[in-house]
Amino acid sequence: MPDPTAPARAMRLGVAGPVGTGKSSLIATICRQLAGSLSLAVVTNDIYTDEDARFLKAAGVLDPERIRPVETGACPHTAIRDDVTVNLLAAEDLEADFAPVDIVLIESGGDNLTATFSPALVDVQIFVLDVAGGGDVVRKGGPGIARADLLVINKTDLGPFVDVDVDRMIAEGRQVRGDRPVLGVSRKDPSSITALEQWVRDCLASFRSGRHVPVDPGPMAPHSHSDGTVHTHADGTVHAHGHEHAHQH
Ligand SMILES: Nc1nc2c(ncn2[C@@H]2O[C@H](COP(=O)(O)OP(=O)(O)OP(=O)(O)O)[C@@H](O)[C@H]2O)c(=O)[nH]1
Repeated sequence: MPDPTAPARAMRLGVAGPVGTGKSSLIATICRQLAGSLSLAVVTNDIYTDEDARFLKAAGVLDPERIRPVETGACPHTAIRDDVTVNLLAAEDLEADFAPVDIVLIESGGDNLTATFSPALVDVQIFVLDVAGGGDVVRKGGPGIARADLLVINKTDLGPFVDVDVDRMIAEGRQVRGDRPVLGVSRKDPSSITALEQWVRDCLASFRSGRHVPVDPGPMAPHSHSDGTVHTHADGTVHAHGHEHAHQH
């Protein structure tokens, strides 16, 4: 019998990280691994284009109707953190159109090291760095690196070409993150892809059981939904809701 306290809606999984670290590719990989057994949808964020959505549609990993671009028209950080309304509505629409949806993946537009998702938008977040960005970037830190649910060190296959010690980069990630997981990933390394798939499946199981506690890597910011229903968060921030849906804070 399903757990009555478990959330009724899809798990929303955010993928953030600096420009070009491989967020779209990682989402394509997750879709390729899971689309055969789970119902998935994707929201992408770009400032002025729908390029990431077009990339994912072209990758052929999901029914193109299940991939929707949001053009933020401004810093993508704003749309995933400060006023998440446009993303929340896109996620809710996909969940309604393709019900039941198991996971909605939300890709942040490429941003700097401070881009993290508001927990009002996503339940779980992955922060993506890549080896080509240099071995020092983990040490530079930031809320996503330190506190996202998963830190991916991507493109591990490139380590020898850019003189980066991948094992050391991963070890430094573990140092700054305490118990939180760090995963080295390369699309050329099948075992890393299996580990990523397993992490997503474990998260979904934890989310459905009601055990998963969303973490805010940075401070919560105010935002609104479409119909004016007001919610107050445990930390005192307030926002308004547009749709009737299960909602946890
Ligand atoms: N060698 C290698 N290249 C990769 C890997 N994953 C992605 N790439 C390449 O990295 C580049 C950037 O990948 P994207 O997935 O577009 O990165 P992104 O973070 O979505 O980029 P923005 O949306 O522009 O921020 C592309 O040329 C990919 O082919 C990998 O595992 N290994």
